[in-house]
Amino acid sequence: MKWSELAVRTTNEAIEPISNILHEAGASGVVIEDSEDLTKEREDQFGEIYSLDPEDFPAEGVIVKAYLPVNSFLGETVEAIKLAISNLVKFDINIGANLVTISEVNEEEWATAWKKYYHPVKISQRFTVVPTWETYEPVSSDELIIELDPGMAFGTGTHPTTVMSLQALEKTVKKDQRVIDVGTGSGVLAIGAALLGAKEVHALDLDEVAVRSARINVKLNKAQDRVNVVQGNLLDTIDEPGDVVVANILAEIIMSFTDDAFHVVKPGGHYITSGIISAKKNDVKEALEASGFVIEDVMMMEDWVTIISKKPE
Ligand SMILES: C[S@@+](CC[C@H](N)C(=O)[O-])C[C@H]1O[C@@H](n2cnc3c(N)ncnc32)[C@H](O)[C@@H]1O
Repeated sequence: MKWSELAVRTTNEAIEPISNILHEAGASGVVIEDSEDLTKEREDQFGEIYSLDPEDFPAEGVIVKAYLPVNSFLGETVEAIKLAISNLVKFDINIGANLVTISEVNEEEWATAWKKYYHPVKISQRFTVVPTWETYEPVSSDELIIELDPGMAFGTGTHPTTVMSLQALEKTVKKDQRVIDVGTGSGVLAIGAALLGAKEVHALDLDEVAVRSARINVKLNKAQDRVNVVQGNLLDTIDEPGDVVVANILAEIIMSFTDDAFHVVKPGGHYITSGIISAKKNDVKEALEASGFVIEDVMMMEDWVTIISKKPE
């Protein structure tokens, strides 16, 4: 996975609200560089004076840095962050220069550092996502554990769009069903469906890096007898219908193939769509209904929406 460093030049009083905004946007760790730290006198417990490198600090004010995964949502996430920071002035918070810069972080540097931030996370009633390098003991007997090495593919399991997709799978997938996962990324949803009892899961992705990563994760979770990962565009490679189809892709892409999805979902089956920024909620609902789906549930988390719809019997 690639990471992007987002740096906001601001003031001391804005550190806390900006850190909150960055955390809520899914940042894995926030770093604060304060110019005053250079001039403060400080001693550690052994009486030595700390020496700080001026290169690491802004000439004036504060820089708040956060690390965000580079994925198809990055552009929207950054825009939402910028807007939320600008809105702080409405609460009389001085945001100073408010200069926002973005740079890609050297992958090797970050490769080991980001593992520090990625730990087992309880995602829903039953699912806990555990990174491969952690040992984890289930807390209850019906807990379902998805082991993941996200590598370079989208899907550490913790993005709101993934969390809601897993919750929606939990509500819809029944034992022995056939599930289709469009845009599988790390394979997290396909593995989740298999753990819920699906007997056949077809995981599809256009990106060969995602396909490789999903295959590794499927094996890691010993689900290779039930999950088949294929490289392909949307539903082009599917010729048999599924009881549940899940697609966590951007709203524009979802709206482009609602008719194909309707064709592929069995009568009485479910279609879970995620990756929808809240401003596009009604457009996606209308597109689903126009293709014949009936909306059953609309889930919301932060600025994201997941829709569960049903194909009538
Ligand atoms: C937001 S990620 C979702 C990953 C994972 N399913 C999850 O929920 O965390 C979207 C995935 O869709 C894939 N994708 C984008 N366009 C696609 C297309 N036309 N056909 C198949 N996959 C596509 C991307 O490569 C990416 O892995």
